Amino acid sequence: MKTALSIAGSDSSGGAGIQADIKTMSAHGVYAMSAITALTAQNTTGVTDILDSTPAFLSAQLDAVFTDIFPDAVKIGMVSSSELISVIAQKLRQYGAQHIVVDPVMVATSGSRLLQENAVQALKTELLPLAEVATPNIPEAEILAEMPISSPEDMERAAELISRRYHCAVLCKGGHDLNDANDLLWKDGTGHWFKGRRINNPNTHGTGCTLSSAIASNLAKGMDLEEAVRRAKDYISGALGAMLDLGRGRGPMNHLFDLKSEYMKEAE
Ligand SMILES: Nc1ncnc2c1ncn2[C@@H]1O[C@H](COP(=O)(O)OP(=O)(O)OP(=O)(O)O)[C@@H](O)[C@H]1O
Ligand SMILES: Cc1ncc(CO)c(N)n1
Repeated sequence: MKTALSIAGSDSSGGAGIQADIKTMSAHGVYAMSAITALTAQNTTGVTDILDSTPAFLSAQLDAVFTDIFPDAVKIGMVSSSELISVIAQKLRQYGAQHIVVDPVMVATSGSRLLQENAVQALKTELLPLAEVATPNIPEAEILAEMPISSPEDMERAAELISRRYHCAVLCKGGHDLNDANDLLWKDGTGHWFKGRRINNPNTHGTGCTLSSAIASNLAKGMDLEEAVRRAKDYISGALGAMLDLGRGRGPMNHLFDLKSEYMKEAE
């Protein structure tokens, strides 16, 4: 069985972070592991509290995973401080981790800040160069590229700039565009658009976490990056299209939209 590791924060409401990652990897038939960077007290309406892991405890989690079940791919999500970013970068280099997907999580869908302002530099210089692909949404790409984005051409310019500066492929996500859900992959000096049909579902909590975990799962299975992204977008469309409606705010997606096992029969 292929294996994947999520290095991310816990979302108590189960829609984003570690919980979304484990659901996504499991739905892809990939064995999921975790190294938790922070606990968040969170629901569909927002984040009320955050408790960071200590650098030493994050380091211990990464040692425990890498010295036993080596992951075929690694997804990195919420990491709030530069100290924790440095621990991750050092451990991934030490163990020679493969197929690293960096989701540069900065702000939750609900608007809460998840990355300290002074940690942006560490994210850029320590994590992005380790990434096979980084997956910023438009506001995150604006911060990483240090330029405003208001058109598809701007997305191309920003993705190219981030890719060139930090030596990684860049998937700039268009979920924040009100018209489309088109994402741009910039890799080896050229861009490729992945057209998405916008699904009229306000319950988009955890879309970014889910997409990056789906890409990591597909890379773990041996797909090339383009195929991994194309299939991950299909997965997001299926999970959003299932129209789950939980909670009072922006609810989570349904990761079980395509599972037809015996155990699922009475789940409704
Ligand atoms: N309403 C939608 N219909 C179809 N696809 C969508 C929709 N919203 C987002 N997506 C897709 O979901 C993926 C995640 O994009 P998005 O821009 O929402 O990420 P994000 O802002 O990082 O997510 P998060 O809300 O978890 O922080 C992208 O592939 C995007 O195109
Ligand atoms: C723990 C966590 N990671 C990432 C996000 C981004 O959606 C979130 N809301 N919570």
